Amino acid sequence: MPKNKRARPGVAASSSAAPYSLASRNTTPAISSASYNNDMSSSSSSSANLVAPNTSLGQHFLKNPAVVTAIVAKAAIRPTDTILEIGPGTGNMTVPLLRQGKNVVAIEYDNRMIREVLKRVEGTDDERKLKVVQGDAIKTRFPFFDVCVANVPYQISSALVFKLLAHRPMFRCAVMMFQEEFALRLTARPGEALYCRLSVNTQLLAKVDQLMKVGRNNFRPPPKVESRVVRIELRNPPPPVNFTEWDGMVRLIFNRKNKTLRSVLLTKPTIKMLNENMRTQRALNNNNTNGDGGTSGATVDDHRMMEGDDDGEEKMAERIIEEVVAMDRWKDKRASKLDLDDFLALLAEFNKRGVHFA
Ligand SMILES: C[S@@+](CC[C@H](N)C(=O)[O-])C[C@H]1O[C@@H](n2cnc3c(N)ncnc32)[C@H](O)[C@@H]1O
Repeated sequence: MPKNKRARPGVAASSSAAPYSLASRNTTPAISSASYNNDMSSSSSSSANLVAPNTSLGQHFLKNPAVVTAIVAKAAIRPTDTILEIGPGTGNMTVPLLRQGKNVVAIEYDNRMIREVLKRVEGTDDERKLKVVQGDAIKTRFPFFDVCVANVPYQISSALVFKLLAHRPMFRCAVMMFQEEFALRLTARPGEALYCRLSVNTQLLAKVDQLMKVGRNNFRPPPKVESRVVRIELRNPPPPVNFTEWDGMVRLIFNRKNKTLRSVLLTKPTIKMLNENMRTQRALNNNNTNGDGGTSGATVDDHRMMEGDDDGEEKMAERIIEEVVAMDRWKDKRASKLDLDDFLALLAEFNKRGVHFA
């Protein structure tokens, strides 16, 4: 954990301290694992890469200039762009980014890295174009940016993707390096082994393209796993769905993605929870009638009639859930095989009957 938060020219301190969570990790051009024995510092003029890497902070520096050039090219940066870089490290990617865009705001956790990246631009035309923010990228408020480019510490991949998906105003794209398995989860399709909650949530809110594979030996020190670079573009306009509720449903269903919807949703605790949500929604709707529209089966109105009778309410909630999961479209279906349209239709069907997941 960096302790030194003294302000320095070009450095803004932000909230820091970050125990990280989650580390998970097709036809894509590959940058091979050809062995590069020299760091970029030997071909550029910096001694930056000689700083001892702290692998607990995911410090695996890109040492192959061809990979850096390819990533920067894929970002298609315009001279007017403000670029957000997460984890600039010693600046191997920062320097080419500065040459392409109007300016770079870099968020870096480790003060040693901040010193190195600033040293690298000191006295050059790039110096005034670079602003470094010291802090944890997950806890730091992002500035306005057009394009995000990052070779991120893999421990924060998931949190970072969710943060970018929620970021407003919308940015043009994010070009990001991830652990291979994590990158593949982002684009996994129904029926594939890696298809998961992350796939569904990301694909709901963004278009993701696999750009290239990057072998372990392009880094110093080499990580244990292969990597991939992806491009993320937010869907604009965003889908008309309450994301909190969507994620509530998807999280529940993907908890046991190979079980049928019926067996996942008709457990006692789930019925209890959905029944509570129905009550809350009713209170919020100030007892307006007919939920979100009439249906022929059991409805929120029937549920309301059971008010005060806990067992009766739960039985009615169970009946409503039962009716939905017995419909042809979802009968015997499992999360692992459903696509975005199925999930959207499922949520709409529940909402229509007054069932909410948040
Ligand atoms: C994989 S290295 C990439 C360094 C450089 N971009 C490169 O490609 O050579 C990840 C960088 O992110 C920094 N880092 C780690 N956790 C961070 C966090 N939570 N917020 C911001 N930076 C972080 C590390 O100190 C390290 O410099």
